[in-house]
Amino acid sequence: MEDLNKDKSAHKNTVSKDMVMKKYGEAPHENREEVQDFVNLRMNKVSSLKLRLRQETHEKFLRPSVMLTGVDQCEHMKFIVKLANAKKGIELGVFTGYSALSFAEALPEDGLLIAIDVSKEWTDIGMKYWKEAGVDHKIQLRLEGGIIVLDELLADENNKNTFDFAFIDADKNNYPNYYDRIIQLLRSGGFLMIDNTIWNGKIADEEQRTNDQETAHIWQIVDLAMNDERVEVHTIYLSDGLTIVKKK
Ligand SMILES: C[S@@+](CC[C@H](N)C(=O)[O-])C[C@H]1O[C@@H](n2cnc3c(N)ncnc32)[C@H](O)[C@@H]1O
Repeated sequence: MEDLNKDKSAHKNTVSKDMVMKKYGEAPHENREEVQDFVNLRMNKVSSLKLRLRQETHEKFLRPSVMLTGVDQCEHMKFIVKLANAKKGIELGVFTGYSALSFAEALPEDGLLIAIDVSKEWTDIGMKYWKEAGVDHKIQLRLEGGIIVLDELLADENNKNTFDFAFIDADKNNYPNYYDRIIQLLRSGGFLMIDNTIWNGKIADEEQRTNDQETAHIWQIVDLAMNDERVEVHTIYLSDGLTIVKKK
């Protein structure tokens, strides 16, 4: 592991990392997959319809799809959206609609999720399940690039400072371009969830942050948030990493 104090590009702490980072007495976790299944299915309430959506997605891609957001992560985000009594959100990156369905479950009957993706083929799968779950009226699907839709929303002053939450899980190279646009759309107290901020561990590798484009762009959005006085930031090592940014 690299020296964390060497990196000048983002917020950092100068105390000894050995003292603060180690978690003592942790048991080895050889049966991690089994435990993950137990947590997902016995310690979260996930409908069989949502599991069918995952199953169909896995079958279509002929293997467990890495694009699908994790079961426990979606339940976590859904829980936060509920805790916040959120009514209006934006999702960038819908794929086959699993996370959008989770958000829609958390929204009230008159809630709205603007769900943005470029693939009709993939979102058609999601649409089928949104309808079956009876939440399709809460989801407005926009089949366009993320920047186009965000700029369109921003062009109407009435949209600024009004959204309760947003979730970014689309093209990684555009992550930094999405950041300020979303912050402008969020209300004070609203929050942005950024997916994949651990990026399979590459985020902690200086060489990857420098030379791998997607890692560099993911790091850039985290860095933007870490140095932004308008927000508070928190990252959790859940699934592939989730950074949550709350607008003050
Ligand atoms: C990781 S998947 C999203 C997974 C989804 N959140 C879920 O829970 O299953 C990323 C999605 O981003 C979409 N995407 C890629 N480039 C995009 C862009 N420029 N604008 C909007 N969506 C884009 C892809 O079509 C893909 O469906």
